[in-house]
Amino acid sequence: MFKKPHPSPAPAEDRTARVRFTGLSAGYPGRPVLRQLDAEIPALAVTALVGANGSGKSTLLGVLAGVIRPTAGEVHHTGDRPPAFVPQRGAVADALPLTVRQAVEMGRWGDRGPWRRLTRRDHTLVETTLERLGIGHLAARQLGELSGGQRQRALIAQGLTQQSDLLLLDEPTTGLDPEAREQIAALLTELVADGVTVVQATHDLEAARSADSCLLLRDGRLAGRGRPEQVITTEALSRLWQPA
Ligand SMILES: Nc1ncnc2c1ncn2[C@@H]1O[C@H](COP(=O)(O)OP(=O)(O)OP(=O)(O)O)[C@@H](O)[C@H]1O
Repeated sequence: MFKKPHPSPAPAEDRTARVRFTGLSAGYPGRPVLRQLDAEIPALAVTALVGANGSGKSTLLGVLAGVIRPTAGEVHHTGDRPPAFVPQRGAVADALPLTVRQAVEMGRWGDRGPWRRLTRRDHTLVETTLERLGIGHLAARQLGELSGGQRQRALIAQGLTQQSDLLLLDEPTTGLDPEAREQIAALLTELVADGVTVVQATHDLEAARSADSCLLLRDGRLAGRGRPEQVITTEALSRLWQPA
């Protein structure tokens, strides 16, 4: 199912930006988190957001997804579709009485409006996506009965059926075994080859090393940006994981 990774055509930094932000600050009431970030998300690449717990990775994803409003600065998107946001697996209640197919169908709701009545094309897209992610045989199972890796694929499938050119993933490989992590990494490379820009928040250094580009966050500030081999150094990592 997973194709071999395609070689990247150009360094991520040389590609057009899918999102550019300048002077970006954001947070929660009474809790500033992101402070004055200037960076860009290269189009048609996988970008990893790397940082310790609480450094602001999910908050930045929330801003990119448009669900958290910046308190200062600018965020400029070049795409014309709203981003697809796939939350952390733990944020999706295990007890939700949803089948895998129903969960993936929810990805079409944004396009179908308040009645959420899916068309024949929507159903075809849902089935194709379930097969693409190798979970077609699990379609009738309850989401809560799946393994971590299977549930993660169902959530990614829900993101993909939104048919956005920007896919935002919060910790897609956390808690998965090495084989499942590798499959997710291969899938992300495949999506980029299909025209999708991917951003993933991650603690998984292997995932970060296999990305095209990294943004390192430390206590809400940008601590590094560039190709993984340039920015994920032992020194940078020890600084990232030191308390600010
Ligand atoms: N809804 C919220 N209300 C108030 N504070 C929040 C909220 N969500 C997150 N925070 C705080 O914002 C800071 C940054 O959190 P965020 O989730 O962005 O970090 P993170 O880098 O994604 O962490 P992790 O790796 O643990 O997921 C943390 O101090 C967190 O406690």
